[in-house]
Amino acid sequence: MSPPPRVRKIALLGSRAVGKSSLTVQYVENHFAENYYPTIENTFTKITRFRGADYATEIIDTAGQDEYSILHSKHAIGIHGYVLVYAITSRASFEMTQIIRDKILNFTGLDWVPVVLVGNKSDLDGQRQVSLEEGQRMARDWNAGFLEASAKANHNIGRIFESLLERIEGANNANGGHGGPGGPGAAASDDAAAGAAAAPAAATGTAANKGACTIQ
Ligand SMILES: Nc1nc2c(ncn2[C@@H]2O[C@H](COP(=O)(O)OP(=O)(O)OP(=O)(O)O)[C@@H](O)[C@H]2O)c(=O)[nH]1
Repeated sequence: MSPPPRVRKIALLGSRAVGKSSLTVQYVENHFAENYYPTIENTFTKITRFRGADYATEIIDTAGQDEYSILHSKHAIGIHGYVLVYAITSRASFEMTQIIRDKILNFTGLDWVPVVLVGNKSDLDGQRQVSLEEGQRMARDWNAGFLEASAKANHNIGRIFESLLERIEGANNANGGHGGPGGPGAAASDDAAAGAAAAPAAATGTAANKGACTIQ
């Protein structure tokens, strides 16, 4: 009998209207909508096959953040990895990803968490306010993955989640498969219920030193 899929919880965070819902819906349901409906919060689940194993990726599509938003504990505790999204057409949204990452690190008390930085709306190259190199540089500084993507053009969507799983599992392996996702007082990983290895509590050492992985 094949083992149950490992549960991996992923949160998408970023400014309003950068395309968090569109990326999620394109990944889970394979379609794109031009209409904009601000999200309160939605959770999606998709079984992702990665390196020969099935992962039940639980994807939390969060409400748009601004500098005054307080990071909700449920977006820090029990989360295995983050997709931080900006739109290449908005410098303010790019700067917001730095603020959000700082909030995650402050909240969890960790100095590294698995992150993929995503510059969405790559189809709008003519309206670009953030260069590819700036995105790459910031991801390198964070030891994070980086992609430019387009939910509209269905460009690089699967790779976002694969790249994040790679980082989550890399950190988990370096940690000997022990510990749960980060955060002070974090509950034991619900992976246990799924009968799977848990993800890292704090990937401060070798796991963090994987270098930014850029997929264009
Ligand atoms: N051109 C283009 N438009 C996009 C893309 N992704 C999203 N959009 C549009 O941008 C708008 C906002 O998209 P959403 O997916 O709702 O953005 P969000 O980040 O979830 O927004 P909040 O819920 O407010 O946080 C919508 O009108 C989308 O159709 C993209 O890759 N290219």
